[in-house]
Amino acid sequence: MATATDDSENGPRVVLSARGLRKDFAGFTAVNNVDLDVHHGKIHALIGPNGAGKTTVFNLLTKFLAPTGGRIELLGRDITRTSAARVARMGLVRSFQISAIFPHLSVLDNVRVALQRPGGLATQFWRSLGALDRLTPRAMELLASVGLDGDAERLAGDLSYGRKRVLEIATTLALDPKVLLLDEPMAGMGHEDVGTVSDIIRAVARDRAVLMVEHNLTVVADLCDWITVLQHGEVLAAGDYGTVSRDERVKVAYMGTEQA
Ligand SMILES: Nc1ncnc2c1ncn2[C@@H]1O[C@H](COP(=O)(O)OP(=O)(O)OP(=O)(O)O)[C@@H](O)[C@H]1O
Repeated sequence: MATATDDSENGPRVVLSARGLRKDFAGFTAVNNVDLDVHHGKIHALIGPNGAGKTTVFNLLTKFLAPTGGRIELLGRDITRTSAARVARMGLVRSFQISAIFPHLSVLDNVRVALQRPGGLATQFWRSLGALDRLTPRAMELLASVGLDGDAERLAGDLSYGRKRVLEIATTLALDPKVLLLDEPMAGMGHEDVGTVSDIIRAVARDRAVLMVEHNLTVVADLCDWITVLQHGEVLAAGDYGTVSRDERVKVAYMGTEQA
């Protein structure tokens, strides 16, 4: 397999890779022989019809599920049997790990709490909000980077749905992930918020890798450098949007149904 430490002369570095990934649930094979390379500085989409195996692949990569077979490497290290908490500390962060924002805390305090939890899976809560004061400058920097600095003092629960999702991304970025996994980041958003979140994801991907499950093909076409199409748990096609959208098998299996 392409090792994650290689700095290929032909392209950006692979930071997360899977080879022959497989997951059986009580005799049913949900994911079969999946190969995937996620590159630094790139946005990679995982698409496919309902039940294709996207969530299961996410759960395997983040170690929420143990693979039945195959191998996963993060930053050149075999993480096939590594715990979820450890891979999070190594820099593989999934948005929902800390995406449950605290609605009764301010926007600023949500980010300060996240900054206090390296790895995102720490079990301890904060000691006192006062002790978080030293984290304010970094928290404000993060909020500014996603355009939420003007909302810093508002209660998180009072934000619009789209802005709550943006806050979730900011709390995820507080962990300084090397690889960011986003599960349908645009789900339920209006057109205006989709544009904002797309800009944020693009900015975020400049110095890290992003892997996202996304049903909105307009977003995928606009945002993603590489697309892996899953069907029945297997990779049906992979390539840039132009390549996969011209693939007849993809049209039939995915786009034909989704865009009908
Ligand atoms: N814990 C489980 N036990 C048994 N079967 C499961 C389990 N989790 C997922 N599956 C099955 O594995 C297949 C893939 O499911 P998965 O949720 O990964 O698909 P998906 O592509 O994320 O679908 P969706 O777009 O609907 O979220 C489905 O047939 C599903 O029913």
